[in-house]
Amino acid sequence: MPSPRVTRRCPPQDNANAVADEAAGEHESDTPFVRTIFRMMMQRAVLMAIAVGLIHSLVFLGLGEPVWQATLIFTLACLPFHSLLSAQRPFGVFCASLFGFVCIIDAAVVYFALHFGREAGFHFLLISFFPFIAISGRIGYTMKWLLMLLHALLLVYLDKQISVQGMTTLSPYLISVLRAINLGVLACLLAGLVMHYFRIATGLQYELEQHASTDALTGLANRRRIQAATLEAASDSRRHGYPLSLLLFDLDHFKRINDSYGHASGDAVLRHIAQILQVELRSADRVGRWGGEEFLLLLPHTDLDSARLVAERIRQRVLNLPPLVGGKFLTLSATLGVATMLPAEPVEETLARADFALYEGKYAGRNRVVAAEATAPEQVPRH
Ligand SMILES: Nc1nc2c(ncn2[C@@H]2O[C@H](COP(=O)(O)OP(=O)(O)OP(=O)(O)O)[C@@H](O)[C@H]2O)c(=O)[nH]1
Repeated sequence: MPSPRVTRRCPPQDNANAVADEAAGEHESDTPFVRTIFRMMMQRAVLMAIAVGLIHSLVFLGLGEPVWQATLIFTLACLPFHSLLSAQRPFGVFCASLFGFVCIIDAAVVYFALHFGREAGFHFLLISFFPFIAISGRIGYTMKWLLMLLHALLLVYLDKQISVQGMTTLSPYLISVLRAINLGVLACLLAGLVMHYFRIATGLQYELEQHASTDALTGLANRRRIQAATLEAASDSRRHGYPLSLLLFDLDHFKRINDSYGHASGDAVLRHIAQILQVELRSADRVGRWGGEEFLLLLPHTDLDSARLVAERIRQRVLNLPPLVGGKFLTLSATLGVATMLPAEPVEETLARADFALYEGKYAGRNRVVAAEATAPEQVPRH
């Protein structure tokens, strides 16, 4: 039986602290979040390498350059890495594949740079490695700088040491066309990588936020989210001048269900209740798990009389829709406290009044709806 919880509401700062704690870990460069992004980016890099390989192969074919076959071989060699660099692969497989992929790309760049000469600008494609090295989570800063230095040295070496014309018979004009293509490809690669990075990062952030604000058992909003929704609904109600009612729902004698049928059956009962609550509410209403066997419902545009009717309908549904537990139908009942926000009343006080009404319902024998008085309840000591 719930005690009158006017005195035991969680202060809103609790949530702020929890968010701050979660965020603290994200300053590290090696988090599961960073690793997932890196793996997804590597898969995109493989697709980009294949696309660039195909473009070059077609260009070489068009120019009558026999290296189009070698280009196609490099491109085909990249294909297996799309699967090998997936997020599901073990770390060892991922690292070995990453090494193999980088070697193939480096070898391809060096081969084409030597073949077509410095003016064709193939060595500039090495620049696309730098963002990947920078966003990798697993390798430390020293290793990152080392890898970037190695690629920078390779880039400078190719730019300074290889012959201007290379071994190709293409005219200087066609070589300048190749250079323009390579610079264009490099610009598109870098822009594509940045866009993809932000798309992945925002998608993952959204998933994390959803995860952090959903009750894992029932799939409803968790206490944190319904608390935030309550504040939002209260401010909307005040701004637009419509009534807002709060319903606190508490299953009766839930402990007995756990004790008699086990915790798993108790969980099934809670999921059953969550379904009933979702079905009973309109699309503008919100429901969340307030804790244990207690749920908070927000009813905008609903005055006290209408809210009482909704609560009564829910109470009867719970009574008339017994869940099947352990091979038999289990009759449940619930007590609901209802309160409508008063003009200029902080919503926390409305909640406290609904809580007190719920307490009165429990005290009066359960399985009933109690509408709150329009005055703040006295602070009643906990039992
Ligand atoms: N199965 C299950 N049980 C839970 C969960 N959360 C809380 N409980 C249990 O819910 C029970 C709540 O017990 P009480 O607060 O005494 O409430 P009650 O038995 O419903 O009694 P009244 O509310 O007074 O009718 C406790 O036994 C908790 O362990 C959960 O997620 N799953």
